[in-house]
Amino acid sequence: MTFRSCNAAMRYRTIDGTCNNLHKPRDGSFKDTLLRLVPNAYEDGKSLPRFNGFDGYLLPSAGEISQKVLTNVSEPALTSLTNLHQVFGQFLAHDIVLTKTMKTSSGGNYKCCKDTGIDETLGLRGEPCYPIKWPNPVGDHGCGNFVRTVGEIDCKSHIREPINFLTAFVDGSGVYGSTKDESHSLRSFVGGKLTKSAHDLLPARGNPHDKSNCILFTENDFCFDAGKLTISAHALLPARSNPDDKSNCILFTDNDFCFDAGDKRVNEVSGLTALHIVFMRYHNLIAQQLSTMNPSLDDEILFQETRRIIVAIIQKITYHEYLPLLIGPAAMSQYGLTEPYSYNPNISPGIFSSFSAAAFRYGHSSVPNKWTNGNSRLPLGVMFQRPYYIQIANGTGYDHTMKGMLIDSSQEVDLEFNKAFQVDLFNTDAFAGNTLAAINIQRGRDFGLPSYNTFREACGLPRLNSFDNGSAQFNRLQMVYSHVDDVDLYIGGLSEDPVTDGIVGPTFACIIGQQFNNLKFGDRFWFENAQSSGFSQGQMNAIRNLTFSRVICDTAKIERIPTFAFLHENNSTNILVECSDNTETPPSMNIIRKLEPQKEDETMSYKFLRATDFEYVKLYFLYHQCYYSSVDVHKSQQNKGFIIHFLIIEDEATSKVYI
Ligand code: HEM
Ligand SMILES: [Ca+2]
Repeated sequence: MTFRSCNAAMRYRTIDGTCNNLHKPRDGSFKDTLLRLVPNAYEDGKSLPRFNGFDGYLLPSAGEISQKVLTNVSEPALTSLTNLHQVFGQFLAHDIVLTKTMKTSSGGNYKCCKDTGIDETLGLRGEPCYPIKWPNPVGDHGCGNFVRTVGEIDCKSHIREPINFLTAFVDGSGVYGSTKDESHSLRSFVGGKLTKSAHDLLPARGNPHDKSNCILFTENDFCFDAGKLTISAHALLPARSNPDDKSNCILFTDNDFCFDAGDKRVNEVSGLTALHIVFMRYHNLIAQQLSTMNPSLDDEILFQETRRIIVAIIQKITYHEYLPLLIGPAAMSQYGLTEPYSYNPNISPGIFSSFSAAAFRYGHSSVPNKWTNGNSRLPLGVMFQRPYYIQIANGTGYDHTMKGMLIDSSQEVDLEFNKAFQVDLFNTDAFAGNTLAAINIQRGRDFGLPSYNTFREACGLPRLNSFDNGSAQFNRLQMVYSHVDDVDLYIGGLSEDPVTDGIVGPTFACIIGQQFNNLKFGDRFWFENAQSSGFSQGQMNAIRNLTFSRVICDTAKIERIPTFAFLHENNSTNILVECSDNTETPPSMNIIRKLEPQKEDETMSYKFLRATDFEYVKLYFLYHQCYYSSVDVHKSQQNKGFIIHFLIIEDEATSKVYI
């Protein structure tokens, strides 16, 4: 076997995030494990979900908490943040974290509630099933299907950690994918652009297998479709390569189709889909300008240079526009997010399990129940997972969705959820006889998250010793919890009053603040790292000056927009600006003008191997100095639905193996 080392001089970040950290090349990459901010609270300290409360009684079921403590709203309130703020949060979440649930040995879905009823203790017996009990049955038998997350078991400590199926870095995974195959399936391989439908041509047929009256010459050409979604002004994302794949996507008519993007949750809600389209279109716009300016550049260089600019723009919007409104200026400064960038190779850029299963799910409480789309206000339960609402009227559904997100408001982060999440979607495939909030609580226990008070303490906040010590919302929790130390992080976090000029409470602000600190200072390719990003000071300033509003103006048919798109307009600090009123057209020219792309010697100077092979398994155990029969362990873990995977990179010079 020959493996090659990471190339320190690499000009572009790898698509799967490996080799960002040269000493720990797997850190933050596709299939890295989640990290702990505080040690786990698994029932056995290793892998079984948190199950028993402080006083030895069972914790209240997630279903009971949802039914007794949470309320639902059907009519959204007006707040200062536009709905775009929470949707960008979802887009960002889908850039940095995706965990998956376990599958049966034949790759099917577990049906945990079966015919007879509920057995909550399955999870405690190490089974993939960990169903949710509903005291006032809403679905059949008062049981909600819930399957545990795919985890990696450390062979020495035997501790289980969930696996992240995206790169943790803020690097546009939702636009470009987190593997080479995904990324290739999204590219046009012409002029550095993404997606065939984004050309100045007609879109591809929704069903790529339909070759009627059309003959293809190469693997790259495709049959046009007309009369449905028309030309580039309405360029949308490509259809899934397998038209029969309807996961997380519901079709209405013969003409609509499920979109594909770097993150497969793209069809979850039309606002999210629209943001995928924004960045796909902006990519193509910049690639076009870059190619006009540098006609000799080939597709690969045009693609990588453009990707680098788009990632920089996403990082800028995240840290300069989105995060300050989420965690407030004090937490921005407390967690170092306003500090000038300098790379710290000792920071692990992975995602915290408390961030994935609790803190960043704050967004579920801020999703409104009704969404403006043209002249209609669509209930979330109706438009959920339906790309139809983007595709209608020749793709102008996209423009209406974008405008709607500027009209509607993000909802407050509290114990109140929209009616769709609490009621309407209860028996859909996605919710499987649960509310989304109940799933989140159960997921926290599945991840072995310690209780809310442990996180308060870790964040330097006083523990709450009684239900009367916290907010009015916290007081309500005694309806279900028998001890204050039992409170789940998700519920405790939501019950807090928001920080000044932010929308989450101090505990979520702490977890989110530390997470985004790691994602900035642990990212060698951060856009302000002049050494690795290759941007000049002028380009960096141009990126810092670019607003999300400008990006939206350039990618949607929209006339007027607030200067800062995450806030409703006002007459002083956030005036409405005309999209046509820009000093330069298009303004991204500032960013690319000074770019002098060079040819990359070797973009893929590393090797990724998946260990289905005995050799790699042996190597893994050798590296970790584990002495038991590796192959048996590998097989038995697989039977339980776990996946052990390996990224093996051997430094040629030192023969050191990184896993
Ligand atoms: C219509 C809007 C949304 C829907 C339907 C939705 C639905 C879901 C579902 C079904 C899950 C998986 C739950 C599980 O099995 O554990 C999930 C996970 C998650 N959601 Fe949402 N969500 C929405 C909006 C948001 C927003 C606005 C945010 C953040 C601002 C967000 C952040 C997350 C995070 C961080 C996860 C965990 C991801 C992972 O680690 O795998 N979601 N969401
Ligand atoms: Ca990423």
